[in-house]
Amino acid sequence: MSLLHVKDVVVRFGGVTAVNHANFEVERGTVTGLIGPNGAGKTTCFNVITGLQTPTAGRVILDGKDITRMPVPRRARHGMGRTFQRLEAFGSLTVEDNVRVAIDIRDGFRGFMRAVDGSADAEIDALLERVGILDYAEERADSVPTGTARLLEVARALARNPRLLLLDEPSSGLDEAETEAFGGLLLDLAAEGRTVLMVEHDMDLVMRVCHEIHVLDFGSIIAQGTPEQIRKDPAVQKAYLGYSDEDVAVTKEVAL
Ligand SMILES: Nc1ncnc2c1ncn2[C@@H]1O[C@H](COP(=O)(O)OP(=O)(O)OP(=O)(O)O)[C@@H](O)[C@H]1O
Repeated sequence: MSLLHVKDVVVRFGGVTAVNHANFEVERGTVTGLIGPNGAGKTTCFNVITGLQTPTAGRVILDGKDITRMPVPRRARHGMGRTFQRLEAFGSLTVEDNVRVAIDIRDGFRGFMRAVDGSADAEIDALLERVGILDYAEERADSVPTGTARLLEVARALARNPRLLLLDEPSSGLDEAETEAFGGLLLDLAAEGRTVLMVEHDMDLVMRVCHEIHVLDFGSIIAQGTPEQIRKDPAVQKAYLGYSDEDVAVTKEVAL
């Protein structure tokens, strides 16, 4: 059984259908991509999965349980973590204190005591090291580069020890070397049994790390499969490029 099942979800905003009977599953221990052109409905799908948006129709199933109406905090307690396209870190806190807050929230009163006696420090350092931003630990979050702030969001999400991690455009702002390292981190997370669902525009990263990809266009899933299958899919090529390899072949034939 898959960890997450988005079942026939529809989201309408007045006359706009942002998600149109979307159906897809996310397998455990994988990195799964949710891609599509701008305005395809990716973030709206994330909002439905995490509970920020109530669907007009359809259901969300997590680990066999219908969570469609479950409030956001309960979803987090059920192991769902998320980062946002727009940066959400507390700008006036240091990078390490941002992670400390996430740990405090996770641990409740015990977390408060750990903050007081300093015993959370090793965990904070380990999380920052894991995402590659330990050097920025003492900087204010609003003074670090965008890519670093994005990695900070990943560290905060990981602090809650999620089994399903939803990442909305996590690589934007990262340079080539950082993106490479980030891809390695995603694969490590999957190898340790976590499940990652990622909205991402960097197709090189998506093709390199995703085990499976779902493609949205105008709110509908138009293709699903491995990176190789998606790369060759005529519907995907048309959605992104306006034409497919098949069209090019036909055009060449006509020209000949
Ligand atoms: N709160 C809202 N009210 C009205 N329309 C909305 C709302 N949120 C999203 N939309 C519309 O729904 C459609 C899907 O938007 P969404 O942000 O989910 O797409 P996306 O695939 O995440 O786009 P992008 O890649 O540009 O972030 C768009 O036409 C958008 O304008």
